[in-house]
Amino acid sequence: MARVVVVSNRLADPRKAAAGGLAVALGDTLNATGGLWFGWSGKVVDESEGGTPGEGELHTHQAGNVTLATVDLCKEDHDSYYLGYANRVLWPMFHYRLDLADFNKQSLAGYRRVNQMFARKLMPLLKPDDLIWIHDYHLIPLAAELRSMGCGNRIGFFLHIPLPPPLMLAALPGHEWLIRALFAYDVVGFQAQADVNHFERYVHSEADAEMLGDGHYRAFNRTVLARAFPIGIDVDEFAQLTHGKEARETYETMREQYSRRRLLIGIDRLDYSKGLPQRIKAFQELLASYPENRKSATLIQIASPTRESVDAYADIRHELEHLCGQINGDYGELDWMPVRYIHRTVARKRLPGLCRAGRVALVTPLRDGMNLVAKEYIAAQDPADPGVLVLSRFAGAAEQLREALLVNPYDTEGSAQAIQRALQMPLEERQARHQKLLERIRAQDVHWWRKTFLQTLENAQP
Ligand SMILES: O=P(O)(O)OC[C@H]1O[C@H](O[C@H]2O[C@H](CO)[C@@H](O)[C@H](O)[C@H]2O)[C@H](O)[C@@H](O)[C@@H]1O
Ligand SMILES: O=c1ccn([C@@H]2O[C@H](COP(=O)(O)OP(=O)(O)O)[C@@H](O)[C@H]2O)c(=O)[nH]1
Repeated sequence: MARVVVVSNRLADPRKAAAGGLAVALGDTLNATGGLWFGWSGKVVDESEGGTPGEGELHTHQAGNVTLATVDLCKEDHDSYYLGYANRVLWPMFHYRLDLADFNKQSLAGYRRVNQMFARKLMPLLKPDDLIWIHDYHLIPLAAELRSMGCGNRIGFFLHIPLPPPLMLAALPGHEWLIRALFAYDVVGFQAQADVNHFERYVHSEADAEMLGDGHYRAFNRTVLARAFPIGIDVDEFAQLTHGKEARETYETMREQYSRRRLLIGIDRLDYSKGLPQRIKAFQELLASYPENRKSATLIQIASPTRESVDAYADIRHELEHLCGQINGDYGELDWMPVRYIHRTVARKRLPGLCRAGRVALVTPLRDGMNLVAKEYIAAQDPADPGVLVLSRFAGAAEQLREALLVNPYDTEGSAQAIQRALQMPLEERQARHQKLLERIRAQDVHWWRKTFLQTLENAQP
């Protein structure tokens, strides 16, 4: 295979297990092809330290066979590109939250400036046969910028978040420009078939695209292949982590503390897309409608801090903390609290232990590209005595994980009923559902995802 060049906003050293399955999986291919991983260094340079908009120092270093090339961002670029256009405009709009989108010309200008700068820095590092794989909403216009500099390589794009329906997308000022930029790619990958359907309807109605069949669309004088490539996890790696020292410690502590109680778990970034207030309300409804769970069911909710300088994230934190305080105040006893809320990132090595100890996992986003936690929970279970996954029908993962208990997170009573059903589910049914779910996450794991995408890109006509 040709050399692979991965471009993403964040990157990680693929040799470090803490980087997670995705970095390790991309690392395999990068390592095998002597590849390059390009993106933001994570460093923000203040003006007083010489930071200039549209400029950033390039750093390169070797991680085994992989070259990591990163660029610093000045504060103005970070605020307008990452906090501004990416996370105050595209993230809410693509998660169906038009009410939270805060569109302005400055953030769009910063988004374009950083994409242009990335293209300028990346272009001299490219070789003619490189396969270039660009990731996520931060970098949609990058291929168009590269093309304008004469890049003729095959370029693929994978959107990790959902694509909204056409009319919702049309509410974004400049949506035509953004979607036109997708036609600079050869292959565009989405998480779910629902996203592909939205893309097809949008390009048909707004861009007058020709449908060439088999996922090929022609518009703006270019042809693009758009298809769903649902991202998976490294099932064996996660299952292996379950037997590691930290995971075992966590598992044993949890089992000891909850031996006479039933443990429910939630593991999310504290993002408004994850449906955390709705989840707490459903849990409250469970305690109200099924009182046998009082003094027994406990929800450990990890809500790891994220994008804290964006207002909507501060607001969701207040709302969640208010609800957790309320439920604990209303139902808590001297020796039992219904919710244990943890506003910290829990080390990846510990998560499998927590997952395995959880009788029920609540994965109930209002909208989510995929949701890897749902798959990690399945991978961590003991097949002889597995827990039950309660999954939002609005997570990309729901297209694959049909044997989970699917819920509508806006329906508080329906969600409470599903949680009760999960808590009461007989062993045989738990085993049967888990076996099927495990087959599904194994069939389309992260290695399948990476290979399928890259093969499709390699076979695409440049
Ligand atoms: O980089 P951050 O701003 O700190 O955010 C973390 C990542 O969040 C998003 O994750 C998405 O990708 C997952 C894997 O494909 C998917 O399961 C999930 O549903 C998505 O929300 C974001 O898309 C990443 O770029 C961020 O790095
Ligand atoms: O405290 C935490 C919370 C989450 N995660 C990991 O972060 C990823 C979250 O991915 P997901 O697709 O569920 O959602 P995202 O946060 O990317 O929207 C998963 O691998 C989790 O195991 C973690 O390591 N520690």
